[in-house]
Amino acid sequence: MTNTTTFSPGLEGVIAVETAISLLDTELGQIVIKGYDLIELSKTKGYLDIVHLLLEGTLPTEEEKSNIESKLKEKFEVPASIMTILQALPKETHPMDALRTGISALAGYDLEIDRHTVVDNKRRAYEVLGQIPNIIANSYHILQKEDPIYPLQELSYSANYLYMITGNKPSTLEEAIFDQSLLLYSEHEMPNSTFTARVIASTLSDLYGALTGAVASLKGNLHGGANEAVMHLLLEAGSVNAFEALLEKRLRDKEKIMGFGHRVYMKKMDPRALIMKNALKELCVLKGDDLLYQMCEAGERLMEREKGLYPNLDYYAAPVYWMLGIPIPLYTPIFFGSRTIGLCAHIIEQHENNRLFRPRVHYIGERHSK
Ligand SMILES: CC(=O)SCCNC(=O)CCNC(=O)[C@H](O)C(C)(C)COP(=O)(O)OP(=O)(O)OC[C@H]1O[C@@H](n2cnc3c(N)ncnc32)[C@H](O)[C@@H]1OP(=O)(O)O
Ligand SMILES: O=C([O-])CC(=O)C(=O)O
Repeated sequence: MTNTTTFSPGLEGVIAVETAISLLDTELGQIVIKGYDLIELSKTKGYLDIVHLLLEGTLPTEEEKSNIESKLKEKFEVPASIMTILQALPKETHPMDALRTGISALAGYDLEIDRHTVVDNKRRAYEVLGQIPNIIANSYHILQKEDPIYPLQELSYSANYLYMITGNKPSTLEEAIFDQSLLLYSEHEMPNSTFTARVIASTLSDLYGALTGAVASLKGNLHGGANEAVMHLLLEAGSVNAFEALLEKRLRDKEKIMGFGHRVYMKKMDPRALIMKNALKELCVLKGDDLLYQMCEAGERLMEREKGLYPNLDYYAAPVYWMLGIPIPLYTPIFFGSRTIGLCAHIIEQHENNRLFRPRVHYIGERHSK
């Protein structure tokens, strides 16, 4: 039998699902989430507004937003045995791998794991969202042989998250910028990790399994791992001139430059990157040191000139996280933590209207029998 349908390497341009969650509208430069443009929302709304929008379908009133915050705070604590599992990991474990283990282990505490109704999945989503800052921050501290930092109920969701990572209560500006980064990372249509989660959910496997697979997907440098790689590149260079020279050398060596290019926005700037670029500028002013901003701008100009490529969100999120005092190995886990809400929305939608993913192949191997 010959398969005659079109083959698109990397599934480029292929419509994989019907969704009412989000769409990248590259013509208008919008990231449409439940009818709203995420870029516009990022100017006036916070991460918890997006959580409500994605899980409940509407932007919350102030009261609903405060209820959501209380609900997540109730879930801040993580079962002690999860921390024991994390303590048993070798110290060389990357925090993304620790996160994958932590999320996977949560499955055992869900006594209704085989129930995939919207109500069950929403309950799980809120629980995981409450727990994930604790798992991310403290798996890192545990791997570093540091004492865990326990959540502070008096802080907002985002301020507490940053506090559990750095051990310092953030300033109002730092909290706002961190919250904005969570919002920008929260949902992005059909990246590899979301596709992975939906493929797993389509077998009627559970939300934890789908999230666990998505962590593995998002870890790769072509996806979420790029934000850590960008920061290593900036630190390796250390100055504007050295950064330009480093990028030129890598391009001569036919290497890809992390933080540039995007399957959907390839010839345009990722609109989220611009928001983080502005945030970087604000942080540079606050800290009285604009070296990273100058380096990033120089890199942006060089990549446009040499390759016609533009920054994606990871390019500017990386120096922003650096300026917020976040350890580099946590950049990709934080991306995943923010994306958990988008992933949960997709898993819920998949379970609600499921059809098993099972594509075919274009076989190019030998045939030894007719
Ligand atoms: C928030 C996020 O997860 S965004 C993605 C983060 N990832 C990165 O920043 C990694 C660097 N970027 C890339 O590798 C790519 O741009 C991707 C993976 C994001 C998109 O890749 P694809 O759509 O598969 O495009 P592909 O890799 O085929 O690139 C097309 C062409 O542009 C070039 N190109 C694309 N991105 C880059 C880059 N960052 N540096 C140098 N060249 C690049 C490729 O070499 C290729 O050139 P060629 O046609 O001469 O071979
Ligand atoms: O959309 C993609 O392919 C990758 C990305 O930018 C994201 O997941 O935020």
